[in-house]
Amino acid sequence: MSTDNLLTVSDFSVVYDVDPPVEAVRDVTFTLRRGEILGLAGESGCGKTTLAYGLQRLLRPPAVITAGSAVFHDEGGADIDLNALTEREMRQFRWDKASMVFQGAMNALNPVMAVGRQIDDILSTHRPGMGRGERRAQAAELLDLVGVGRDRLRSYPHELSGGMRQRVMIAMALALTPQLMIMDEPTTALDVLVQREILRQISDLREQFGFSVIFITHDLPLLLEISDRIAVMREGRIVELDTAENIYHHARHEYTRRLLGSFPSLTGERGGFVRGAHDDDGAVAVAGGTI
Ligand SMILES: Nc1ncnc2c1ncn2[C@@H]1O[C@H](COP(=O)(O)OP(=O)(O)OP(=O)(O)O)[C@@H](O)[C@H]1O
Repeated sequence: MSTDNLLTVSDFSVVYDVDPPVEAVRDVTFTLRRGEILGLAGESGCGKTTLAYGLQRLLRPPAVITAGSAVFHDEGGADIDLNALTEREMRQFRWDKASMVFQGAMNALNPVMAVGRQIDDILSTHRPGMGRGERRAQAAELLDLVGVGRDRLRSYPHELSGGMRQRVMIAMALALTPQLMIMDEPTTALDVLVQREILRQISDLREQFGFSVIFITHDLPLLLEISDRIAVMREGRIVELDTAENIYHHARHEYTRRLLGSFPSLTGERGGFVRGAHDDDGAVAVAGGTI
């Protein structure tokens, strides 16, 4: 076991068993490091969501995992083969070790239950030894952490904005201090300012707790900004995986260059990809400003 790696994915393949079959994820191999933010980029339909759901074993028929493995290197030292877990073990694994925040997550909150209760539910289910007072304190702490504030413990989802609701989902995903958070377009439905604030928060929380993130979005400029490394997917395969800096400055794959070129904020007036310089704090300087 390597202490530096959190997840090893090998030759992972998923097929939608329809007619004709769709090979949505093909022979995907990568390692996720402990504490890193790995961006998963690629056009709509390239298989990002299928891969994320496949790793969490959340796929339903007609999706079939046809090959490959995903091994989670637990901080306790054990290697957990995700394909070998029973449904029950997998359910426990999901909140406890690896949680997920997806695009519509904020709409998955129970409309008739105060948000504090919803956090409490996760804690009472997964941490049966925790007393009521301790759970309440923890829920308050979590709402503070994600910038919603403990005074919202008794609020119902409809009393909160979309951004606030999505932060509540992030608080829930954090509740059991997982080692991995998989985020699938977690801020796409939100306006740009709220999106930025939440991303900064995720980044801060990552610093604080040291969890790894697989961050999925088709928004490559955003990934360049927040990711340590970026995997570029195309037609079910990872065609390039490198540091955000190398993806931006020295993309090797023609498809990555084309993808970079398709974002106006990353291109010059003639539409070609303009290579920027890195400034001191590691932000990528591009034509038209720093992103
Ligand atoms: N239930 C399904 N049945 C058949 N094919 C499916 C099903 N769900 C997804 N697919 C196909 O699998 C491929 C991968 O889809 P997936 O949603 O994983 O891509 P994505 O990169 O996450 O796209 P997006 O960014 O639009 O969510 C696509 O070709 C899609 O049409």
